[in-house]
Amino acid sequence: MIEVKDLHKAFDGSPVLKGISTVFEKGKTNLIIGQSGSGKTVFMKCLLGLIIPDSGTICYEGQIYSQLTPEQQRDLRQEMGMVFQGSALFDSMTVEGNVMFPLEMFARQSRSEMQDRVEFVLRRVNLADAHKKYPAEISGGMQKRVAIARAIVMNPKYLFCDEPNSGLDPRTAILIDNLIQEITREYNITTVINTHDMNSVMEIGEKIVFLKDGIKEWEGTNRDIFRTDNEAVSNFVYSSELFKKVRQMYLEERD
Ligand SMILES: Nc1ncnc2c1ncn2[C@@H]1O[C@H](COP(=O)(O)OP(=O)(O)OP(=O)(O)O)[C@@H](O)[C@H]1O
Repeated sequence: MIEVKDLHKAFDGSPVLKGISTVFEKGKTNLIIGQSGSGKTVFMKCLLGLIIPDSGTICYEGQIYSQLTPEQQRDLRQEMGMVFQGSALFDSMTVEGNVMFPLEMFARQSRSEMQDRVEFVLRRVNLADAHKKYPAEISGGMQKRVAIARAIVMNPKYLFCDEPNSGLDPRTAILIDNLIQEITREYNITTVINTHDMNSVMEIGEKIVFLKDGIKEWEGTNRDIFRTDNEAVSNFVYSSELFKKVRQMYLEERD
C-alpha cells in the first residue's frame, strides 16, 4: 500500500502538484487519469522517487520515503517495477536478455537461479517460445509482455505502468490490461497505472484518481464513475459519444 499525504511540487515557482492525498491499495490496479498537463507523470515520478516533492509525504507500507537513509531508499526502489510507455526494450538484446537485465544489475543470485526466474516470468506472460527473439521480431503486444516480464522479474511490491496501452489495438490493449490485473492480484502488488485509455478505466479501474490542474478532483472505482455527478470527471471520461451512450444505458438499466 502507498499512502500519499498533501503532496506539493512546483517547478520554477509554478505549482504542478497542489496538495494531493490518496491511497493506492495492495493487490489492486490503481489508475491515475486526467488531461494532458494535469500532473500525472510528475505524480508518478514522485512515487518512483525520481522527483523529490517540495512537501508532503509518500509512505510505502508504513515507511515514509523522505525519512529513509539513501541505502534504504535504494532498497525500496529495487522493490519497484516499471513498465514504460512504448515498452523501452533494448533493441540489441534478445527477449531473454531484456528480462535478465535487472537481475544482472541488482540480484545476488547464481546464473542458473536467474535463468530459472527469467523462464518463469516469460512463461507467466505467455512468451515461453520467444526467448531468443529480438524486440524488432515480435509484435507490439508481445513487446509489452516482455516489458511486463522485465518489470516483475525482481518480484516487486510496487508496479508502475506509464500508458501501458499506448500504440496497441483495442483488443491487445485489453489483454495487456487483464494481464497486469492478474499479476497484480496473483502477487499482491500495489500497481499504479497512468492512463488516457477509457477502456482501461472501465475494465481495470479498481481505484481511480482523477487529477485536474494538479489537484485530486475525484477518486473512486469504475462503478462509481458511472454514477458520479462530478462534472469535470464526466466531461473527461464521457467526452466520446460512445461512452456517453454506454453510461446512459447503464443508468437506465439501474432505474
Ligand atoms: N522537469 C520539469 N520542469 C518544469 N516543468 C515540468 C517538469 N516536468 C513537468 N513539468 C510541467 O508540469 C506540468 C504537468 O506535467 P505532466 O507531464 O505531469 O503532465 P501529464 O498529466 O503527465 O501530461 P501527459 O498526459 O501529456 O503526459 C506540465 O505543465 C509540465 O510542463
